[in-house]
Amino acid sequence: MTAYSEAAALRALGTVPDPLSDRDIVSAGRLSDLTFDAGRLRVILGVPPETTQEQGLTVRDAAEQALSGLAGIDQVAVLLTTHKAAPALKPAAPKRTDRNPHPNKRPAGYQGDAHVTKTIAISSAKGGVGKSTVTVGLARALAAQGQRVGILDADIHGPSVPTLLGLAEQLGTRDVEGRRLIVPAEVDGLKAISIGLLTGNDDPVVWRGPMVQGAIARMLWDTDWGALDLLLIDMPPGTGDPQLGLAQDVEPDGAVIVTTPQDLALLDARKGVSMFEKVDIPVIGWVENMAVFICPDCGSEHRIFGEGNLDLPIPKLGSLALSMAMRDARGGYDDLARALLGTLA
Ligand SMILES: Nc1ncnc2c1ncn2[C@@H]1O[C@H](COP(=O)(O)OP(=O)(O)OP(=O)(O)O)[C@@H](O)[C@H]1O
Repeated sequence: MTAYSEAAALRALGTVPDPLSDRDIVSAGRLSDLTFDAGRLRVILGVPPETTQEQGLTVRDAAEQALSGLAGIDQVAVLLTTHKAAPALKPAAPKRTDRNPHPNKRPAGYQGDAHVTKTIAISSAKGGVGKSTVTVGLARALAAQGQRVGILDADIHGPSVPTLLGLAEQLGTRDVEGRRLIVPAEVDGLKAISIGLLTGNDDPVVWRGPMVQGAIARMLWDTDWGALDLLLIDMPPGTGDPQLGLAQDVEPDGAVIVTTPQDLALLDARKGVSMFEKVDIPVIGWVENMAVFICPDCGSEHRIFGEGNLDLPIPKLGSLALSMAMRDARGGYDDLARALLGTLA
C-alpha cells in the first residue's frame, strides 16, 4: 500500500478554488493546519468572516473530495474556522509538545474513534459554569437535528453527565478487529461514556494529573464509538498543564468555551482560549450560559451574572437562559446546535 504523502495532500488542496479570490485555497493562504495521524487527515481552513455559509460548504466539500482518493488516508475531516487568519502558503507551526510532560501516544491497531468525523472539546476555565449541562443539552439537540452524536465525559469533578443522562450501569467491553473496546452507553439517541462509569464510586481524589490524562485519552481510543458525525468531549475544567496535555493527546478538531457573563469567569474563559491557541486547536465559538433569568411570574428579565463579553474575535454561538428547563438539558438548545453546525459547515 502506498503511504500518505503531505506533498500529495497539498497538491490536491491546491486544485480547490478559493471562494473569495481567483486563486486556489493553498496559495490564497486559507490552509491553517494539516495533520495526519494513524490514517486520519485533518485539515483546518481559515476563511474570512465574510464567507457565506454556501461558500463555506462548497469549499469544504471540494477539499474533502480532492483529498478522498489519496493513498494512505482512511478518513478526512475538513474544518472551517473564521477566527484565525491562515498563514500564506505554509501549514501551521508544529504542535508544541514541550508543555505536555506526560504525552500519551495512540496505541497501534484499530482505534475506537476511527469512524468519528469530528471531535469537539467543550471546555470551561472555571468549574460550575454549566459546561456539562450545555454538553448534554447540545448533544441532544444535535441528535434531534439528525446528527450521530457521542459524549465523552472527561470531567472527573462531578458525575454531571451520567446524572443528566440517567446512566448508572458499569460499561461492558467487546472485541472489535482484534481489540478489546469499551461499549458506550446508548441513551436518548446518543452514545456516551463517562470516567465515572468506569471507576465506579472510587474516590475521585486518586484520579489526578497524568493518571486522568492517560485514562481519558484511552477512553477516546478504546471505546467502540462506531460511526459518529460529532463526538463532544466534556473536558475537565481549568487551563493548567493537565488540560493542555489532554488537549494535545486527544487533538480535538475544535473547542467550544462555555462561560457565564461574570467578569471573573470571562477572564478565565480568555485563558481557556489562549490555552487552545497554544496547541493550535481552533476555538470555534463560545457560549454564554446563565445569561438571563426570566421571572416565571412576571416575565421580567434579570441579568443576574452581569453583561460581560468575551471581547475576542471568536463567534458567540449562543446565549442560554438560567432556567429549570435549561438546567434539565432537554430543550432550548436547538439554536445553539444550529449555530455550531453552521460554524462547522
Ligand atoms: N442554563 C442553566 N440554567 C439553570 N441551571 C443551570 C444552567 N446551566 C447549568 N446549570 C446548573 O448549574 C450547575 C453546574 O452545572 P454543570 O455541572 O453543568 O457545570 P460544569 O461547568 O460542568 O461544572 P464542573 O466542571 O464543576 O463539573 C448544575 O447544578 C446545573 O444544573
